[in-house]
Amino acid sequence: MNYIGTRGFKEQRSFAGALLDGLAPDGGLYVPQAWPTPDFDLSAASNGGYADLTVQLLNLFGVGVLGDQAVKAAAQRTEDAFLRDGAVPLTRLENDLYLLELYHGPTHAFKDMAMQMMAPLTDAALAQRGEKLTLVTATSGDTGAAAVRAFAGSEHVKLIVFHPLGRVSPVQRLQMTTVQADNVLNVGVNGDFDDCQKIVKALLSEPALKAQGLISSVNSINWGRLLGQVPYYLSAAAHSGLDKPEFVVPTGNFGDAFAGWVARQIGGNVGHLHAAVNRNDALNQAINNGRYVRRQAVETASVSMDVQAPSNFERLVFEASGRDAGATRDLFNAFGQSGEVALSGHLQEALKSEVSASTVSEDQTKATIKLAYEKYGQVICPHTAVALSAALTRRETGEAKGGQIVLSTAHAAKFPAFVTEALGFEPKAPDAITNLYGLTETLSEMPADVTAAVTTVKAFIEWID
Ligand SMILES: N[C@@H](CCOP(=O)(O)O)C(=O)O
Repeated sequence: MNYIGTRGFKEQRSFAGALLDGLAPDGGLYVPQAWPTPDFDLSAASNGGYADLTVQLLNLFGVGVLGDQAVKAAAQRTEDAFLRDGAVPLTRLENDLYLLELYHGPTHAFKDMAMQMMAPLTDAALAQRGEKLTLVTATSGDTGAAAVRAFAGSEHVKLIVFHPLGRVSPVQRLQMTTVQADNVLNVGVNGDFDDCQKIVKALLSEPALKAQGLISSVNSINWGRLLGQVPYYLSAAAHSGLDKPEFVVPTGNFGDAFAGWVARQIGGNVGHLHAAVNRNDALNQAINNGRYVRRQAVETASVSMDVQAPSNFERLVFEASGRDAGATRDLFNAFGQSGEVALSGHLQEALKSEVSASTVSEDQTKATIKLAYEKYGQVICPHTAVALSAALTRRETGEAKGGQIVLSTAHAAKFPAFVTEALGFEPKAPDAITNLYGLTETLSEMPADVTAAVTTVKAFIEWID
């Protein structure tokens, strides 16, 4: 199994190559050269332990180039980090409606699931080549925290995390900035998440940094990160007992929803996919109105979804266009330059047949947090509430045809202010969150500017070396 780029990069990369590149050299995203057809029963595999399923899935996607031991260790590390009884906790809310609790990992967000796997896989890829790696990452809160936790102290990796200054929750910021590790640098950027992601993409092809060694990212632009999110769809679908459940996904950079698409594409028991977004709804506008426009992100309670240029939309466009790399390149080059593109009617229809999308307001988000507690006894975070609100609407309107699984992506205690407003009491926080308050923070600041980012990263790499 080798990897090609969505913009026509044809020099195939092995899994290790795609992992260590992050982004294809022409700015495209890596995808498998062809979608694999499992020669084993995915549902049966999913009924075993999570680690076993993950091993089979990783091998299907060519991760075996890193060696059997590395694959097994990575899968086991994810399972050990937070799964209960070998499966992701699935809570039944009512008839055929489930919450998939993906937030029981070290930083209490779903990003841990893939990040715990990424760290050992990255180590194995670097050991094979005898190299070191700089990882640059953009975050609207959860990715950065999970990455810092997974890579802090790594001997072979330097990690630089860019977050929009003042636009992540205080707990998310503390999870990043209170980890004291020489190989980690946290940078607050005067801008929004999309500025941070733009900076990261530019850094990956920056000659001054490439001259200093390998540079990659742990955002979902990296195929390895996204692949780590596929097993939980397969596992949840199998454990729910539902036939082709609909998955409703709180959506920011569209990596999670695209992981669901992959699970379905390879024959998993996955039905319809619905992307629920907050007021930053470029994805919904693109799919439903045919115009993909990058606006300045507005601040919402579901901060991790404050994304107006979702990177993985490019993978969906590539697939929906029949893997037309030329069309995908033209569209995203134009979007990169002008921040606005019109989709052809044909492409829009094709996108709609893959994924649907809807926008959820702040009032609906708050009301759904309240409803989840009063009706189901669940204290949920604002991101989960966005998805649950969309799922319930789809039930009411009859758009949802069968069972639904709503992805619950973060612990409510990561967003205490908004949840308290909704419920009238503060969500109970796990010790890992309570213990953050009062710790010393280390954080650099920077304008939303690529040149400033190059200087910052270069200085950090040289300082460590
Ligand atoms: N919601 C994310 C934004 C980055 O998404 P990723 O899946 O590409 O890492 C966050 O919390 O940082």
